[in-house]
Amino acid sequence: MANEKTAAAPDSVQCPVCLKDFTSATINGHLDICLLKGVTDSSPSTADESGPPVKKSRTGPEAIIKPAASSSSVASAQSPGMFSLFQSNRGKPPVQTERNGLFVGKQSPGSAASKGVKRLLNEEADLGAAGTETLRSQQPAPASSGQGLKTAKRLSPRTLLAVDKPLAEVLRPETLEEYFGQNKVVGEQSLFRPLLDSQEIPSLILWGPPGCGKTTLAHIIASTSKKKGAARFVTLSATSTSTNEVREVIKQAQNELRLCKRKTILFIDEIHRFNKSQQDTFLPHVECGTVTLIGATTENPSFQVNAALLSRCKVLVLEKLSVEAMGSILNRAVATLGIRIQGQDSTNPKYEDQTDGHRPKIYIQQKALDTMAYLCDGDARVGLNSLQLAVQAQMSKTNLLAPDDSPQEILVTEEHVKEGLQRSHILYDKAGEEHYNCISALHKSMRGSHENASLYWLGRMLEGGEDPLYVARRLVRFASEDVGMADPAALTQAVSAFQACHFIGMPECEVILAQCVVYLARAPKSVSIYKAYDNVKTCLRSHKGPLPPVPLHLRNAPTRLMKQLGYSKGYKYNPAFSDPVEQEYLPEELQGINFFTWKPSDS
Ligand SMILES: Nc1ncnc2c1ncn2[C@@H]1O[C@H](COP(=O)(O)OP(=O)(O)OP(=O)(O)O)[C@@H](O)[C@H]1O
Ligand SMILES: [Zn+2]
Repeated sequence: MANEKTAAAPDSVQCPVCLKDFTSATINGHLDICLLKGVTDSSPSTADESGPPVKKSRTGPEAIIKPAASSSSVASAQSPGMFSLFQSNRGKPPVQTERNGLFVGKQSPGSAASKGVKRLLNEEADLGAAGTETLRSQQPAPASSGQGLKTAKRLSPRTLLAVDKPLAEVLRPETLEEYFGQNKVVGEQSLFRPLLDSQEIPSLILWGPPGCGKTTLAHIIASTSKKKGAARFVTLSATSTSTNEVREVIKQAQNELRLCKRKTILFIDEIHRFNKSQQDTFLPHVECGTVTLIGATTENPSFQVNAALLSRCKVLVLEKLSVEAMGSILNRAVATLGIRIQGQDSTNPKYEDQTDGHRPKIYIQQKALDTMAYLCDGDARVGLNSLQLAVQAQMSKTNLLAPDDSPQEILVTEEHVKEGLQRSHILYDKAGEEHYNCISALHKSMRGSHENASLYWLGRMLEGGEDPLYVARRLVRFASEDVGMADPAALTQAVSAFQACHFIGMPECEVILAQCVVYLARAPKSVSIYKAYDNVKTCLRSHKGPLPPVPLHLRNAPTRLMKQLGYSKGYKYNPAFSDPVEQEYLPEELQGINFFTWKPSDS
C-alpha cells in the first residue's frame, strides 16, 4: 500500500532516504550504505546508485500511522522486528520525528532510528506487489499488515493459520477483481468507476457499516493511482493523530506537489472521530487540491462530518455485504488457503496442495461456509476471522500445529463455525448507530402496542451483545413516559425487571426483559402526565420576570421569626377538616391553571 513505484519500473522499490529507485535485489545493499550516509553526513554517495541525485530536502515516504484499535492485535502477534516501530506506541497517539526525511518513531534512540527506517521500508515494500521477496526473507514473521493475496498464496494454511494475525488483514484485496459486493458504488455501471479508471479521484467520504470494505476500497483506489504514478498514499487514523501531525502531513503533501507534481491521497480512518476544528484543518487543502481526502466512517456523515468539508467530498455509501458477496469472499479465502470443501472434486486445481504434502488436509463443509456468510451480518472481517478461528481451533485440537504425527485429515463443520462466531460480533454494532436505531425501534414498537415487533427488536439487541441494563433502563422510562397512569403498575414491573436483570445477568435475564417488554406493549397507554409535566417546564421557562413567591400559607414556620413573618398563617391542615377544604396551592398569578390542558399560548 505504501510502496511507491514509478510507472517506468514496475519492479522497483524506492529508497526512503534518497528516494531513488532500486530493484528488490539491490535495495537492501543500497539502504545500508544510504542510511549510514544519511546518519553521519550528507555527502554525495559513491555506492551502487545509478540515476540522478535527488534533493535531500524532499519529503520522505508515507507516514503510516495505524489505527491503534485495529492493528494492536496484529502488532502484538508479530515478531519483534516488523512492528516495533509502531508497537511501543500502542494505545497512545504515535509521536513522530522527522529524520533523514523519514518519520521515525521518537522512541527509537540513536541508531535504532536507522533500524526503524529499515523496518519501515520493509513494511512498505512488503505491502507492495513487487520486490517483496528479498525483503521478506529477512523477516521472521510470515505475514504483515496490509499484505495481500499474492503473499498469502505463497504461505501454507498451516503457517498462515498458526500465526495470530487476522486472516481478514492477510486477505485484504488489492484489486477490484478481488473486491466483492458494493456494485452500486464500484461496479462496471457505477458513476464512480470511470473516475477510478481515469485516475480523477475526487475527495471521498466512504460511509458504511463495519467490515464492509471502506479501508480496503481506499487502498485499492490508492494502489491504482500509484501504479500510474499519479499519487502517493498516506494513512492516518482519526483516533490517534493530532492536529499537528495532520499539519505535518499536509506540509509534506505541499512539497510533494511542488517538487514532483504528485498529489497525495490522504486516507483518514474513522474521520468522524476528528472534531470539527480538526476537520477544518484539511479544508483549504482539499479545496485547492493539495490532498485528495478519503475519509471512512461508520457514522452518518451528515451529522458527524463538518458541513464545509462534506460539501467538497463525494459521499459513497457502502452497504453491508450481502450473503452472496460474503460467500464469494469466504470461497476466495478457502481457495487461497488450500482448504477443500467437503465433497468437492479434490482434483480441482483450485485446491492445489498447499499443505506441505504430508500434512493433513483440511476440509470444510459447504454448510459451514454458508452459515458463516449468514451469521457475520455483512461484516467481512468477522466472517474471515471466524473462519480462521474455526480452522485454528480444529487444527490445535487435532494437534496439527505440533510437528508431524498428526492425523491425515481434519474437517471443519457448521458447529465449529458457530462456536467460533461470538455472539457479540453478530448482528449489531453496540457503540454505533445500530445501538440507537434498535432501541428506538423497540420503544416505538411498544408504543404502538406491537408485541411481536417489540420482542424482535429486543432480540436484535440482546443477541448482538447489548447490555441488558441499558434496555431495562429504557423500559423503566417507557413505563412512565408512555404507559403512565393508564397502568401505574407498569412502572413497578419495569423497575422489577431492571433489578432482576441486575442480579441475574445474561443470558437468564433475557426472559425477564421479554416479559416486561410484552407487558409494556400490551399495557394501555397514556402520555397525559408526561405532557402535563412538559407543560410545567415550558411554563416555567417561558415565565417573564421574577418567579412568583411561594404563598405564605404554604410555607413551614419552624421558628418564631418565621411565624411573625406570617409563614404558614391561614394554612388549613386537611385531615383536621371533615368537609372538603377550599384552599389555594398555586401562586396567585397561576391560580386556575390546568397543566393537563394548558398550551404555551396560554401563558
Ligand atoms: N468488499 C470486500 N471484498 C472482499 N473482502 C473484503 C471486502 N470488504 C472487506 N473485506 C475484508 O474484510 C477486511 C476488513 O475490511 P475493511 O477494513 O475494508 O473494512 P472497513 O469497512 O474499513 O471496516 P471498519 O469500519 O471496521 O474499519 C478486509 O481486510 C478484507 O479482507
Ligand atoms: Zn538511498
